[in-house]
Amino acid sequence: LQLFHDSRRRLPPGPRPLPLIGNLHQLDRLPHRSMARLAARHRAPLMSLRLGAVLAVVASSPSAAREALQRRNADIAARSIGDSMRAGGHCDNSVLCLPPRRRWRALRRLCATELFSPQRLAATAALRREAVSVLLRRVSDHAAARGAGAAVDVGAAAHAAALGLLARTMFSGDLDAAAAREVSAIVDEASDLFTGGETTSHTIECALAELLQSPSSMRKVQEELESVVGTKEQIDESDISNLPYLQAVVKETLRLHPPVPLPPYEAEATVEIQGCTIPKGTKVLINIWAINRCPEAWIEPDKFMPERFLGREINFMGRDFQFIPFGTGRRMCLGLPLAYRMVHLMLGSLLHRFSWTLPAEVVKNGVDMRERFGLALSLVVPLHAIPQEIHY
Ligand code: HEM
Repeated sequence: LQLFHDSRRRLPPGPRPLPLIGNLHQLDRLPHRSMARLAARHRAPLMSLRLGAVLAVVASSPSAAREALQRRNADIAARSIGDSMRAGGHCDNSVLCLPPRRRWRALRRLCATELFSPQRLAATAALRREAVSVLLRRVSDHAAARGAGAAVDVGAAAHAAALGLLARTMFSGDLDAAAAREVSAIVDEASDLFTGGETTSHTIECALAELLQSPSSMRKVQEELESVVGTKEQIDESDISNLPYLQAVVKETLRLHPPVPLPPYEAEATVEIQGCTIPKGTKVLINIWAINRCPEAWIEPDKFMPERFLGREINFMGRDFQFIPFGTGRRMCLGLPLAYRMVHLMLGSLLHRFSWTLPAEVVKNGVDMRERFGLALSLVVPLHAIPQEIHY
């Protein structure tokens, strides 16, 4: 009955759904990639899908995202949250889950002024510096203890450091072991604010993996670091603005591997987008992964080329709809000012202090650059790379 009802509405085009399961059989465990494939096959930048009984609409082009997130943002700014996430009871206090009303606005304002304002971030810069030096020491100890040629699990090392950076920024200090365990348990249950740690470590892992397969980019970024940072062991937040190539590497990594590839929204009213009807209650997915690789917007969209960002005014603020790794509109990433600092600090310092190589067996097969999402963000095959300390 539902499918019959759908056929009488002007829903966006899409693959034909089966009774009961809808289009679920056409999605694999990397749904952003399978949805991009389906959208291309059906020439549907705005595409309807049935996820079982749930109607979803996926926006996969810059223009569809612009219309949804700019023109219709007020009507689709609610989050589509699964029952599994609600079960923990954290949603009533989560900026990520709350509908766009008073409580959500109050919490966003509180975070923006008390945690992520330029003044607050400047006040906690020294604490983040300490957390980065802990990361560098750990990698250095690993290399010394295991001998030349011992590979580090880059994502795991970066994740531990990112949690340290977040804890220091938010609680002005490190977490003791018991508190860290408690926070981890809450994260697993609630996927709250601290997924900020995973998004950051995923970005570091993907950046290093891309650079290890692009020797000329690796050389350029390390030469830039040497000339700007010199003999200092790690980079400071004040160095970031003088490192345009490092910034381009981070942008290109986030273009190709956005850690939040499919932010879920829900239509709170029936709206028209690109001449199609999006009924109230529809799950609206913005396929950031597909948008950032749009062939009309980017030359050789699947290729890692940091140079494409040099001398261009494209930033993370979500004004250019072909590049929205932090989303855009009223639900845009709240942690952007902190994430920006964390990613550049950690990646820049790891590249400045160590030269990196891939283990022989990985060189032979190449790095699998597919991204896994879900409880743990990382590459499907986690990146292991061999660090060697650089002595200036
Ligand atoms: C590289 C790092 C990060 C990336 C690429 C990223 C990206 C995103 C994206 C795409 C969204 C959804 C935006 C939308 O729906 O339009 C989001 C939401 C959010 N992010 Fe981030 N994020 C990162 C790091 C962080 C960090 C470090 C924090 C906090 C410590 C954070 C806190 C949040 C919150 C609270 C939301 C929900 C906002 C809302 O629904 O109102 N993020 N992020």
